[in-house]
Amino acid sequence: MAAIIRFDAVSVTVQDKNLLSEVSFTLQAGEKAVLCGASGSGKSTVLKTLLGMHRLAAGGIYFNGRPLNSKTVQSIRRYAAYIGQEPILGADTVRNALLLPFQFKAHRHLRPPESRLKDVLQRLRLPAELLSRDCAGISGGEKQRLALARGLLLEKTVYLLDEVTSALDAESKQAVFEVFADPQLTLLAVAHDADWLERSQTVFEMHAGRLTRTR
Ligand SMILES: Nc1ncnc2c1ncn2[C@@H]1O[C@H](COP(=O)(O)OP(=O)(O)OP(=O)(O)O)[C@@H](O)[C@H]1O
Repeated sequence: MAAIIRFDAVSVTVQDKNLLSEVSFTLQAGEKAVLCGASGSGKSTVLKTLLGMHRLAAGGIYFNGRPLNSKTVQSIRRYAAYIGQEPILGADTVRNALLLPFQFKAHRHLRPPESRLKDVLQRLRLPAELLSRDCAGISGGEKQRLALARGLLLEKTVYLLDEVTSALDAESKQAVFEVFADPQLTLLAVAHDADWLERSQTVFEMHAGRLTRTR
């Protein structure tokens, strides 16, 4: 099977500091991987580099076999959803936040009907009444699940999660795990807790900008 994501000896240097040193790994389509390691070891940098947010000092990143560069980075952004600890919803109400990307030509054909919005919320154990709520009053854990809902509505297939379930209660976390049971979805999740480690086929560990595969 061809790798969907491949890092080949990737190094990233910012202001003379090595953030990543010769990081190599592959992810197959549908693979679920956890990225763990101490604070400051470079986990978020791996995700950001994959999204083209850091210039490579050495090495290469390949998405579906194509090298990522300033011309091709849109291809991974088209398929990948990055969800951080405090996602920005970017609209007044939750409904408008979920529908925001569908205003743009690239996604207009995917614009979901109200019933689909409700279905996705239900999958993530979020109440339908949330749709008319003001984003300003939404909790951190709800925002993370709404960002995930938006990824699902956009039919994204690669999910880069940065400590997304750390703020969630057991039931909400279970809902997230159920979403990622889908064999079509590829996952790279920065996480530390035992639940994630138990559920993941692949575990990478970062130490001072270096990555090793421990499972
Ligand atoms: N743009 C930048 N400029 C300079 N240093 C940076 C930059 N981005 C990250 N760093 C540094 O690189 C190191 C790795 O950061 P990163 O955010 O990837 O760590 P992390 O493993 O995700 O940490 P945490 O678990 O605390 O979120 C840290 O020392 C951080 O301060």
